[in-house]
Amino acid sequence: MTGIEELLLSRIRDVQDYPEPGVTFKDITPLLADPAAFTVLTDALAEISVRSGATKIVGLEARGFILGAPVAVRAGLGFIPVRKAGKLPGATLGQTYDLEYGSAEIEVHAEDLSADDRVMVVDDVLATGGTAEASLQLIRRAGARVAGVAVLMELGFLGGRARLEPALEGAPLEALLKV
Ligand SMILES: O=P(O)(O)OC[C@H]1O[C@H](OP(=O)(O)OP(=O)(O)O)[C@H](O)[C@@H]1O
Ligand SMILES: Nc1ncnc2[nH]cnc12
Repeated sequence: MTGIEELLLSRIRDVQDYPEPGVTFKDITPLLADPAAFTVLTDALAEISVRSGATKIVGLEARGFILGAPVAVRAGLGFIPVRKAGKLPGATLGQTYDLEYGSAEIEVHAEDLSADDRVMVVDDVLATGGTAEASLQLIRRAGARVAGVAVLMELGFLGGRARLEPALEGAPLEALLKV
């Protein structure tokens, strides 16, 4: 394990049986509270985004906003919020999906994406892959291309990578940590 991986992993707190029995919740708030670790994380995700040739960063509500916004600024790219249904004021495209716990719908302002855009999706956790898969569907329906998906951590035992694979259509899924 690299020093960066060790630092990031050491700042993630496991919370047992949250939000429901049997789930181990990966809490990133200790990492956000540590400026050195947060900077390392932001720089790593920004480097992945720049290397991919992305023109925009999509962040997935809510933790994907916390990571995606500084990544966009660091990479010199625009930031597009993908929000839970009913939160965006303009004309939206929506997509429903299943979660590790429950189901949900996300939306985007399609007018903020164009055919010239290559979009990097940034989030904290890839679990079942449902949220990321839905975001890729939204990006393509909005007429843009997918540069990839970049997450802090992948929960390997939930099989999100395999679920996401077809929707990636060859674009990379980059996880800084695999747990
Ligand atoms: O791979 P999946 O099974 O789809 O799960 C991963 C998603 O779940 C969490 O978000 P959540 O919907 O809990 O929202 P939050 O960020 O507002 O807590 C996490 O931040 C990812 O977006
Ligand atoms: N186990 C988990 N920990 C943190 N975020 C999640 N999102 C989906 N599953 C999660």
